[in-house]
Amino acid sequence: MKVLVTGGLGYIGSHTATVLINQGHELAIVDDLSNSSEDVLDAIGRTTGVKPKFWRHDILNLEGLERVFEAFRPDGVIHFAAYKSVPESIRDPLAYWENNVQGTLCLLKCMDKYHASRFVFSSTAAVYGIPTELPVTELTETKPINPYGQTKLAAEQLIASFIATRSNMRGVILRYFNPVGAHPAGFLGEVVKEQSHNLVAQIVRVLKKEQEALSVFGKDFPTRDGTGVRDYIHIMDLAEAHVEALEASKKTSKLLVYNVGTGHGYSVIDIVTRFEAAMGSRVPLRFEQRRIGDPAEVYASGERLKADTRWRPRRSLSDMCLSVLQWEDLKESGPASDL
Ligand SMILES: NC(=O)c1ccc[n+]([C@@H]2O[C@H](COP(=O)([O-])OP(=O)(O)OC[C@H]3O[C@@H](n4cnc5c(N)ncnc54)[C@H](O)[C@@H]3O)[C@@H](O)[C@H]2O)c1
Ligand SMILES: O=c1ccn([C@@H]2O[C@H](COP(=O)(O)OP(=O)(O)O[C@H]3O[C@H](CO)[C@H](O)[C@H](O)[C@H]3O)[C@@H](O)[C@H]2O)c(=O)[nH]1
Repeated sequence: MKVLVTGGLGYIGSHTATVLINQGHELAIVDDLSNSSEDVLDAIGRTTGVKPKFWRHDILNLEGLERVFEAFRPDGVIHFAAYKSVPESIRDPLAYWENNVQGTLCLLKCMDKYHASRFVFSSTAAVYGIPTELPVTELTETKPINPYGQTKLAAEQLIASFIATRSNMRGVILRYFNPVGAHPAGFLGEVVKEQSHNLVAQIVRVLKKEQEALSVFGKDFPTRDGTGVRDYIHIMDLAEAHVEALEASKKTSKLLVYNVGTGHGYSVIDIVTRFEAAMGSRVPLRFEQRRIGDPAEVYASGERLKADTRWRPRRSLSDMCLSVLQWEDLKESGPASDL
């Protein structure tokens, strides 16, 4: 398939690009480099032996995007390009509505005009807000509690409303839980920016001695050890889910929605312990107040995706931690496993 990947130089897009290339798809990437760099294109090339076509381009610029469609004529689109920070979305909601919803609108217009018929969309567990049930299924009520989650849900609704009116279109919405890890070849991983506040980014900072201790937000949640529980999924498992989703879209109904998680919940302490074991050193902790809006526990039911496709999460939490340490040069890489 000819696949256009928006945001393909970002964290999840770049890993997915390697899987698509390895499975024989022809790829083109559109990315405005607002949260990535062209080095990632070289890294994809080094990892796969194929450097995909690339347009540096803002998807909000409809005319420019049309030129990309005109030149590449994709059969399918995987849409990663978006802003993804919850705190930033609270500070600047309009930027999030514009990029995440208007960006999706521009893309759908181009798909319509150029007859691209398969669509995979990056959504998020944030659409569930504080989940009303566990595990979270695709039928769990969607009630986002911040602008980031709201824009992602609105984009889902936009896609659903468009696809319902186009007989040839098939779409898949993937709601990711917490992606972690890096590509085993060693050239790709998450670039931890100053503004990255997620758990693994903070643990990395402590291990690099850029920060003295890890702030643990909350120790009195109603969970096994009192700390927040999440469903962490290896980035390569997540990347593979996209390729399976593209396949699934060929044979089934118009719009599919899948959670992508492992179905297991791990607490902050579980994650810290796993990093300590992999690294052989301690992560000092500082317990603090809960973050506003942080749910106690979120983990997915991934049963729907497993039932409809051959996809299975294959990597363990230890694989996730080791691959992060190798990517961050905190640990020597071993022989590339089947990751
Ligand atoms: N990382 C997570 O924890 C997570 C969890 C759930 C869902 N998601 C979703 O997955 C997708 C990818 O996330 P990621 O972690 O790879 O983020 P990322 O920031 O690493 O990648 C996004 C890429 O899109 C590009 N981009 C942003 N706006 C653009 C625009 N207007 N035009 C062209 N390019 C643009 C950025 O430069 C970046 O390379 C996002 O849609 C995000 O909402 C991420
Ligand atoms: O320094 C930190 C950072 C996080 N945590 C805790 O670690 C867990 C995971 O927090 P993250 O910030 O890594 O991830 P979230 O689950 O809060 O959010 C992630 O998943 C959401 C969907 O559920 C959205 O997609 C969001 O963009 C993405 O960052 C939470 O219990 C949080 O309280 C800490 O204790 N200390």
